[in-house]
Amino acid sequence: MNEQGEPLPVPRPSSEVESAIFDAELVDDAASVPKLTRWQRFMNWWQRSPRVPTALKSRKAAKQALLDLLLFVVHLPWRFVSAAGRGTVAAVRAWRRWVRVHDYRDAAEQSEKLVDKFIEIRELTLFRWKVTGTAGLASAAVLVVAYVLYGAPALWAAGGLAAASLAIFGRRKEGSPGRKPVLSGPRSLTWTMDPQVLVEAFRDAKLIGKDESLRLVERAAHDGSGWAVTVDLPATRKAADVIKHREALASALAVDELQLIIERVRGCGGHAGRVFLWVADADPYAGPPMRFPLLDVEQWDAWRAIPFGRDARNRRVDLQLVWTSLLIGAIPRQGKTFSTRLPAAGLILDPHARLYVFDGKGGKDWEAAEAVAHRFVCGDEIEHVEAVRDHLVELVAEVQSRYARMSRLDDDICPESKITPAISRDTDLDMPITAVVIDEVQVYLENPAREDIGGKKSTIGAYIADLLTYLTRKGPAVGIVVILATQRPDSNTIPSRLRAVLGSRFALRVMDWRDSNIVLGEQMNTRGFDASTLLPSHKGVGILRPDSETGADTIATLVRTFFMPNPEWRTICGRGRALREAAGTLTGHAAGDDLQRAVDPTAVAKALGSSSEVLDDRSALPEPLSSVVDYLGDDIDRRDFVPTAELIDALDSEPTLFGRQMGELGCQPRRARVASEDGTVRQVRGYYTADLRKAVDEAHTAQEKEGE
Ligand SMILES: Nc1ncnc2c1ncn2[C@@H]1O[C@H](COP(=O)(O)OP(=O)(O)OP(=O)(O)O)[C@@H](O)[C@H]1O
Repeated sequence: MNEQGEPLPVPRPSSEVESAIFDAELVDDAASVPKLTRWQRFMNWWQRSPRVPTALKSRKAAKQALLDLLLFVVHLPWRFVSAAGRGTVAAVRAWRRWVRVHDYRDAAEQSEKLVDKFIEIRELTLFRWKVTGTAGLASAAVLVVAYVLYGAPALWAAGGLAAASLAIFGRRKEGSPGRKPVLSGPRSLTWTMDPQVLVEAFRDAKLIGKDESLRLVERAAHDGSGWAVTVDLPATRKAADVIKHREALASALAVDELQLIIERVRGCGGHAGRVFLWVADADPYAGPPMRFPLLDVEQWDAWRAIPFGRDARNRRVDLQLVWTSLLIGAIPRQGKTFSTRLPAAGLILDPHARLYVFDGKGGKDWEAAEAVAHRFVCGDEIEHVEAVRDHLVELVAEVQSRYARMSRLDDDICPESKITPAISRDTDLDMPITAVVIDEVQVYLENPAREDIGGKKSTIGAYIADLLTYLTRKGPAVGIVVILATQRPDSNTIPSRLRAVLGSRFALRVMDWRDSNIVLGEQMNTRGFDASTLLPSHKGVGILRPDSETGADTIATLVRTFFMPNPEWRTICGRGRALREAAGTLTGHAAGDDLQRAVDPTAVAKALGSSSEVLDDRSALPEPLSSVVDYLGDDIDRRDFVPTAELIDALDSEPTLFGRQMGELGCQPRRARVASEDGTVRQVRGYYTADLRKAVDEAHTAQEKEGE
């Protein structure tokens, strides 16, 4: 209800999370595509047809052609003389080979029959000399007769004819030594008219072999603000490899790689070798910033995917937050704070959502959120870091309490010991969707102040990392959403145990591919997603890797985020406060109540995993052991054996590298018999947990020795 007591307008349903299924994409609100007039269609054809000479396509090209012609005419005498010279040399060489019966002589030499054939060769040589002499005499006679009949012009004409013939003989040929380097001319977009050009581009990019070809599923057609085509690769070639080598294909097609979108066509209309290509007419990420759609709605539902941006094809990309968590990484001034505020805005517009907002930067960017946040900290002083720690401790206790309370709920209300929309909105149950939004999280994670946690020495930063890891791992099932933004996405700042559990990732421009992989996940650069290749001018453009748990079936998408400057952000926060006041859900800091709930610190320390000795001080463990230990949690004591495939999958690691690094830490994979789900027993490679525990002990002993 709004202030006038009228019901609030129900927001329009957003598009479903968009999939990469070309045939099944659902775009409900993409900007309408203008219909092309007959003239525009003709001009499109004219511009792209390989049959229309380039010089007739634009004034600039015509001018260039005229200039080229002028240069050609100026250079012609010299080119003619040098070509005739080359022709003379080539003609003399050819005549010499012929008169000496070179090929016959070589063949006889190779078959070691030169002596037998000597007489034959000699006779042939003599004959050819005679032919040469006769031809020479005949030519001289013809010249004399022509001179007698027509005078000097006849000699000039004969000389000219001979020179022209020699020049043609001596002209440079494609592929011959001394081939002239020429610009290849405009390749871009001619493939829309001539599919052979597309095939050649695939060959040039080494995506198909020399003798292979493509099968056009659909002819190139103008789609939105670009050209689209769907092709089938030759058998055994994979669409995933084309995505991986997007840059090479973009180069072969002479377009910027940001303009080339490649997707696998999946589902029933697709297969592993079917590729959808879309080439934007112009830079798809240029143009004026895009308005955030939630500015036009009064209220939002935190359970629904939140509008985040648009992809190159102008399709809206939404972000599902419940059940997942989000890591945003970028170098400064690329739009990190702006993009973090977008999911936060969706949650602010849900009066039932609770927000913990911590800003390590301490500027004005998050100030407005103070009006709605249940807990709010802004700054990087030690008291701010301690406040963040205390609020996170409170939230860890809250997660434990939610699990306990949920286990006591009826099956009708809570069928799966997981939060449901109804539970999250029931004020009596007090389990709202709760988001922890931390901007510049590295400020808190890197704080070196020493701290005694459950009898163990650690730093406050490492403790915050543990708290966040717990919240990210255990929180989603009870409605906790963690959103972290950092300008230092290196492995020292965001410990891998925390990164491993952050489901969704968004990387704006970063310094190099390593940082990109740290945000997006290992090996993502080799799969064609590298945020260091983004342009500095493309503010707010990044690679979104959605959580596979939320049903997204793309690996990653290049997204241009919506733009929400400070005044509009303030409007959203003001609207969120009004909604909470109306619903009676304004709590904590926003309601003037900063009183911390009493929390049992030992219960929290226990929750963080101190019950398992091996988990103590795991931040000090080297990688990938630290991530393995973190992934296994208490299972390291409960299980005997963990298959390598399971670890590789869970930690998103590269198998060879993982095996080598584990080997260096003293953990060699061994074979064991494991029962699979269907009851069959298989022999698989993996690690005995006893070996893992031993490696942990050894790592700790080594560190203690180093400390001494
Ligand atoms: N989606 C967008 N579209 C257009 N411009 C944007 C977008 N997002 C951000 N910008 C521009 O980029 C600038 C930097 O954004 P922002 O403050 O979010 O960067 P940041 O990465 O948080 O920087 P810092 O690390 O210094 O805090 C903003 O001032 C804004 O003008």
